[in-house]
Amino acid sequence: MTDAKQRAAAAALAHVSAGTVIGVGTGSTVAHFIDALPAARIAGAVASSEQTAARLRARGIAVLDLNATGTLPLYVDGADACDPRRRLVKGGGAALTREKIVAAASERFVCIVDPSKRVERLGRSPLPVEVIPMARELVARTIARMTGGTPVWREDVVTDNGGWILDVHGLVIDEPEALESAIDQIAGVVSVGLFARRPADVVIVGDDPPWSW
Ligand SMILES: O=C[C@H](O)[C@H](O)[C@H](O)COP(=O)(O)O
Repeated sequence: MTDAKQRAAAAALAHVSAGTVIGVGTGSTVAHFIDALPAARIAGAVASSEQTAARLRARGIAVLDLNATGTLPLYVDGADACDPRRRLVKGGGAALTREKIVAAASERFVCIVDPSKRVERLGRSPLPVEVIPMARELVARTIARMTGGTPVWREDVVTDNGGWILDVHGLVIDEPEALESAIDQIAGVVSVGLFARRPADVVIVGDDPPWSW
């Protein structure tokens, strides 16, 4: 899978303009993108996680505060699953909340994936939900009742925001936009890893050769 991730990451460079400030996501696919990014001569990047910020700095790329940059022309990130309408499940690396913020602040979202991430319908991979710690059980009970899925606490993880993660297993997601809105409404939810109301604008699949839609 490393080669496929590398190919998708390399293809994303074609979307990057020199001198711009871009948003950069989190994960093993994006790590390849960051490694190739110095050649693109960008002015700086907004990071979606501390992990990404450290990798950007190590490659000599300035990490900027989103509050100081305004709207970004481009956001590049990976995904855990992607459907034909470019709706995504994200958060396998627990970075979903900052990813959603940086995606929302960007004009164009280019998603880079290996072929295993393509699905006809979302739900096969567990759906991550970031919660305020004291609300963990309340949110878990509410999601179980609302969806029939099984929330499992990712016990060894604290997010960059001090939140905890529930992974909801066994979902059949027929209406991703509606589910995203419904879970967002639950008291104690910080964010849900469904990117349906703001899907990717382009998905690049790291086949040989890479292709996109
Ligand atoms: O929180 C993590 C992110 O949503 C990642 O973009 C996602 O999990 C995909 O990661 P990877 O490229 O390592 O499969």
